[in-house]
Amino acid sequence: MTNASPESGPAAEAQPVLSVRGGALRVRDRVLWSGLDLDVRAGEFIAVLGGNGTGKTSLLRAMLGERRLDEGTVLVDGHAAHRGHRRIGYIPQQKIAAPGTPLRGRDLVALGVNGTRWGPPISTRADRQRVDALLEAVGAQAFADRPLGSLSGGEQQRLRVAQSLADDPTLLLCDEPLMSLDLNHQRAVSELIDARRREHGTAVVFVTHDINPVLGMVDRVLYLAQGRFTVGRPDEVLRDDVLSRLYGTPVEVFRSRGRVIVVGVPETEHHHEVIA
Ligand SMILES: Nc1ncnc2c1ncn2[C@@H]1O[C@H](COP(=O)(O)OP(=O)(O)OP(=O)(O)O)[C@@H](O)[C@H]1O
Repeated sequence: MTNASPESGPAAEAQPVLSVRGGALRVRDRVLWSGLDLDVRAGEFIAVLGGNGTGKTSLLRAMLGERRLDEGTVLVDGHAAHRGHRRIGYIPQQKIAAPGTPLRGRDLVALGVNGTRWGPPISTRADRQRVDALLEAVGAQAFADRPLGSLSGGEQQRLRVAQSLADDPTLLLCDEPLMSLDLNHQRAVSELIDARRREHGTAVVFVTHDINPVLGMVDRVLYLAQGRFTVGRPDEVLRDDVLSRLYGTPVEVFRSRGRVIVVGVPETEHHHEVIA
């Protein structure tokens, strides 16, 4: 484990929005990661990278208070992570609504806006305007009044992004939010998330298999592999020597036309960001 980026400077003085100390998670007898220290400050954009099963979603679930760490603590806004935190926006890993789901896209976003996630929403004119603004931001007006179950995976994903931003989150947890999106919408959604953190200081933790669509936005990378991790700026982490040490085998990192390509990741890691 390494921490390539020492936390210093003025931003380091403010209380982090999210703080993990000594975090460890095990599944059966396998250590997903241990000794994890991570502070995420207002407006920071952290990408979480790693192969299938390295514990990325489990880490988000710990931040949501849905899963207990085996060791260590997770604080959100200075308090122990707990379920139902109003100021956490969450984009879950792709979940396609069942074909018969009658809820409309607009209703899904409205649930985020008026905060009544349970029970019938009472919508005001301001709420409706906010829903319209969010639908416009993700380019979803054209299908907002259709039942969710009739929408494509990418259309549903854009609505989930809109919903996650609705409640003015201080922390946005994104689990592969670009999955199923074509390139135009990958760009639109990642720019929307980036704008959110720049304009409102929302801290972003963004799980992804492919760093490239967000490479220019990311402040730091948390890279999970082989029960270990490394944290640092993309140029500090996405390097031959750092990733070879992390994987315990020679790994090469190439840069081509602004994209990063990682080659040599062990088969067992099932990586997708590798374009070889
Ligand atoms: N509730 C659970 N019970 C048992 N095993 C679990 C549970 N949740 C997760 N796991 C296991 O923990 C490991 C980490 O899962 P997790 O979903 O966090 O990985 P991930 O890095 O998000 O993977 P992917 O990239 O495939 O989404 C996996 O091997 C998974 O099967």
